[in-house]
Amino acid sequence: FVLRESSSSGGGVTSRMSEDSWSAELRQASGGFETEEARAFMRRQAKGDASVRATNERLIEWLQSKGVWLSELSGWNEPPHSLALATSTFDDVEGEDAGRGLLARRAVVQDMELVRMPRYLCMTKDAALESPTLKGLVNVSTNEYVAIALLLISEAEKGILSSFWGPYIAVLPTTEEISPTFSWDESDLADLEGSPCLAATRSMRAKLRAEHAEFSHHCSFDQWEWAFSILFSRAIRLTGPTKEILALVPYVDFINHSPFSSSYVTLAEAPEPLFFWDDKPDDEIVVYADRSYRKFEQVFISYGPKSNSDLLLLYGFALDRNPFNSVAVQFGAATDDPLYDEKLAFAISAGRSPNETFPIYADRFADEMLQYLRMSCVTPSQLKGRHVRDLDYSTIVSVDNELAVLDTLAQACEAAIERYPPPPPPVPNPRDRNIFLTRKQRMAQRLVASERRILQRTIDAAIRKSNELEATRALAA
Ligand SMILES: C[S@@+](CC[C@H](N)C(=O)[O-])C[C@H]1O[C@@H](n2cnc3c(N)ncnc32)[C@H](O)[C@@H]1O
Repeated sequence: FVLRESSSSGGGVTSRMSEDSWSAELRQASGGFETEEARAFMRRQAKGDASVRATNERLIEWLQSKGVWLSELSGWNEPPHSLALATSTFDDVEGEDAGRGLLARRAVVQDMELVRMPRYLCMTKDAALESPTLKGLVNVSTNEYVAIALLLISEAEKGILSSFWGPYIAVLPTTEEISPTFSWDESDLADLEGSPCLAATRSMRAKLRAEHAEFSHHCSFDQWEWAFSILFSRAIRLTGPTKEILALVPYVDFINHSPFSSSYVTLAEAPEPLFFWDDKPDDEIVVYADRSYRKFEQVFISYGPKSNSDLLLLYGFALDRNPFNSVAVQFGAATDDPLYDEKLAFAISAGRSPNETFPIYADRFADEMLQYLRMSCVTPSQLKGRHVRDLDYSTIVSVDNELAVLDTLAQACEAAIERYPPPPPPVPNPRDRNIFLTRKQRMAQRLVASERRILQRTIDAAIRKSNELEATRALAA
């Protein structure tokens, strides 16, 4: 049962950012804009300032007209609102543009409520079910993503003045701005060669095409792809005490991702009315700060413990520092192993298949992977007359078995590294990367470099561990 592999894989982000109305103050706080692309972005920003500011302001006015308190002034029983919408933000490592973001308008303390939004302002499946435009197209059994995608497309078609969500839809990015890998063309995808992200991208694209076929009379593939780019990159799964809903939550969805953040979004469910003739109050979406934030600091939430591959596939960015980064490596069974049938039966009884994929992390071996490999590498002599199913694989079976496990792991990682083309020559001055490479190229290079690092670290750790085991055995002999 020799194993072979076939082979998924963000960085912390603090921010440098600008906000139209306080750009000078922020520029000073942020230490300037370092990259050429960031400078070019600022020039474009300056040109587009008036229109960008107008769309932001329309959104804020719309939210305020619906009772969402976003004013920098105190109101009746309301403190000044703590967040402000920034037109452009940058991640801290290479100054990559991260689009709009939310900043602390004033110092924020841990656990403070940052935003509170009534549910009826969100785009949800319930809203799609109530939409007269979608009658006959969306019903209770429609998938939640599909229902919201159709709602988004139909509302975008109505235009900013006619749609209830017009001011919100007007600030949503284009597919190209989000740039998830499933929207890349073949020449861009070439930069993902060797990465499991490529197979995930192709599979996602095929799924999107197949699902669009059913709705091709209602929208073009471009509209469909845009709606799903929006949903995958900003829909939030809201969990309350009794329900769970997927929603596009205006304003809250301007919060950018940091894998180090633990700010949280909750669904505060409204109590049932006391009398049946009373109106039912609306549920609310509330965001709380995970820590204190300084004035003008960007506020983050975590989109989940996502690998760079998942981030690039769904959100269009990868991070240099990402504690949740991993590379999926597949281990397969050798059919000429004398214990093949027994191992296969045991693997199936444990809910596994003969070809299993496990995430490889930079700093640890996943327990499930070790258990699977111990079982897969066990030999008749290590079984000492027992059956494959009789052994406990949660601990070391024997030194020989553990050495085989580490060797298999190292070989699988080496094979995965060989599948990447040789790394591109380094740009002489890293500041020039933004001039010579497109954003997609830079993101693909980030992804591949981060995956290679993980695989190489795993090989080094496996060799180190093998040497330790050999040394302990020699001492004991
Ligand atoms: C939920 S939206 C956040 C608001 C978004 N920046 C905007 O302008 O609408 C998610 C998108 O923001 C960007 N983003 C979020 N966090 C990021 C990060 N740490 N680095 C780079 N881009 C990020 C990506 O384009 C992602 O698809």
